[in-house]
Amino acid sequence: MKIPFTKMHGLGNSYIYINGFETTIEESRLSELSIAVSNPNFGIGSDGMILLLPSEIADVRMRIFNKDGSEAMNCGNGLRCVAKLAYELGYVTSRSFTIEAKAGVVDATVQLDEEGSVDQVTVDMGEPILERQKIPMVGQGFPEDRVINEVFQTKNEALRGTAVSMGNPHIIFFIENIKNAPLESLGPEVTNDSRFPEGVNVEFVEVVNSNELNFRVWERGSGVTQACGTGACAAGVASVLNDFSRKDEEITVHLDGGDLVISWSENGHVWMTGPAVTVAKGDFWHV
Ligand SMILES: N[C@@H](CCC[C@H](N)C(=O)O)C(=O)O
Repeated sequence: MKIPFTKMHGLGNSYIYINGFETTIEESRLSELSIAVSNPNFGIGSDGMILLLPSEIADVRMRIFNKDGSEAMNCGNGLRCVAKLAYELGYVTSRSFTIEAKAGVVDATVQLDEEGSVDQVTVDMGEPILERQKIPMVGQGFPEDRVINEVFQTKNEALRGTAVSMGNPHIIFFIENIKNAPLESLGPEVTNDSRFPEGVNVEFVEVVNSNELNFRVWERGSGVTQACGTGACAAGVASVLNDFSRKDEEITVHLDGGDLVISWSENGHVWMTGPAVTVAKGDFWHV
């Protein structure tokens, strides 16, 4: 089967985008297709696969599959790239429009460069979910409690974590120096920890000052990636919850692949602004 694709990235977090307005793939084959396209040796190479689809409740719809074939509820870098793709392919004509993800409907606004291509996208990511049971995370205390700077015992050390869901779960550990982020050792351990019944995206964050954070991530289902949009939003929220940053102020999050600007407004919504880039277009042959 020949599948037309576009490879795109948001700060190096790359996905293979399939235009579901024109190409239909059987539901039962989506997971294996994500594993196949993501493989850098036998496939194209990416952190997963994203579908751009028609929606009944928004202007367009996004579905995101991780590298291991698992489907996720949300993807910040994916939302910006889907916005670029939908606008440039003409499925939306206004510069502001809505995108449905499994986590809900968000508003996206594209900014154009001199040639009329989308280069930056701002997304109103909605309100973060902070109640322990909705992260979901198992632990002491009441299910509706927030998990802020809570002791998190790993095999070898006691960390302190803050849990935030942006439609998908994140645990943020603030550390002194981002260069020492124990991604390879603790990423797999924490993402598979039984306290997270649905797994978790694991983030290490160094506070540079109240408006700047250094950030590294181990993504559930994909491992170390260059950037995670929902993770950067969760880090901004966690920084406010821990009194390192303030609401309504812009926080620049420095990720391995570049910068995202995040702010958590007084009205509860989290805003994310950053780039969306097209890398290549082609056909993937899948048996
Ligand atoms: N890279 C993404 C998040 C992708 C999904 C995540 N790995 C999960 O399983 O929740 C982003 O930019 O937000």
